Amino acid sequence: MTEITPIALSVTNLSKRYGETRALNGVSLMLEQGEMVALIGASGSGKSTLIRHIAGLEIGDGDSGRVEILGAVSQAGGRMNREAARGRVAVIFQQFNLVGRLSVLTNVLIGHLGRIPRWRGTLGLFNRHEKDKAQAALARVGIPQVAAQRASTLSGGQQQRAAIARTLVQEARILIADEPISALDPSAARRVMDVLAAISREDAITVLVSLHQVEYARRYCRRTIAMRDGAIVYDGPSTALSNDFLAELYGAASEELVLPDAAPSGPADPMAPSGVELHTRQTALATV
Ligand SMILES: Nc1ncnc2c1ncn2[C@@H]1O[C@H](COP(=O)(O)OP(=O)(O)OP(=O)(O)O)[C@@H](O)[C@H]1O
Repeated sequence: MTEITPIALSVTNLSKRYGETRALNGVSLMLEQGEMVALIGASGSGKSTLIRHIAGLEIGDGDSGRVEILGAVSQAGGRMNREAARGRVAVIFQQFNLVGRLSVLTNVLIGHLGRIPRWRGTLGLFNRHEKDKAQAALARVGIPQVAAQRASTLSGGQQQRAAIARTLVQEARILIADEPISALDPSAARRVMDVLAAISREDAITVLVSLHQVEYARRYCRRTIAMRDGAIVYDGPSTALSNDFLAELYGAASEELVLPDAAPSGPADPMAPSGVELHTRQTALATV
């Protein structure tokens, strides 16, 4: 008997225009619970726009377009239902995920907001259980030792991991990471991707991660969705993403993608901690 995996996210025929720009053009996709999927595409292809729509931050055009989060309609026909995404979808951006002047632990505790009475959150009154949970989440992402530090003192990779810890506390079921490793050096990038892969695998959290570095997509995600000019032009196994294939798919725009040095010799192993050195578009940024 075939096992049916529940659908975490469903996007149907979503379109968005900004003036003359078609940022999204009839986008449809489905993600299963616990899947980790890469979203690739040249600059301006629509990745961030799609992510903002899934997160319930923007609404699609006109009477077409539908987004469902764990079976609840988040938007349809140009109307938004913010409750569908609230608490269930978390987004991690490339930067600015944390409040720099607050401790790392407090930043992670913020994940409880929405679950506890507003007055308690406003006053920063978290109980022992909530603090233990936040500390455990920091341990889970490999940085328990930084709990008391100001968030502004963390390295870029530690900041990303703290942001992931906050989504664990939030108990989000869908985690969308918008270029979480673009600004990181290869070893920090691998650690962030390892953490994303672990929570996807162990907690059945659905992870959609936008990347420019195709090698990471192949390494960590069985499935890749590729966008071009606001449309999905490929949705399938990451192992098929050879340089030739991508060059054909993107034409001149393939220069925007950071292609691997060579085609893979075998199937990507999403569980493997990557040993390959990669070309990141931006090399290590100074830590904050
Ligand atoms: N708020 C906005 N107003 C006007 N145009 C926008 C807006 N947001 C996005 N666009 C345009 O929509 C297109 C898609 O942009 P988007 O940021 O989604 O691309 P992207 O694939 O995330 O690019 P990058 O990899 O550079 O982040 C681009 O042409 C962009 O200029």
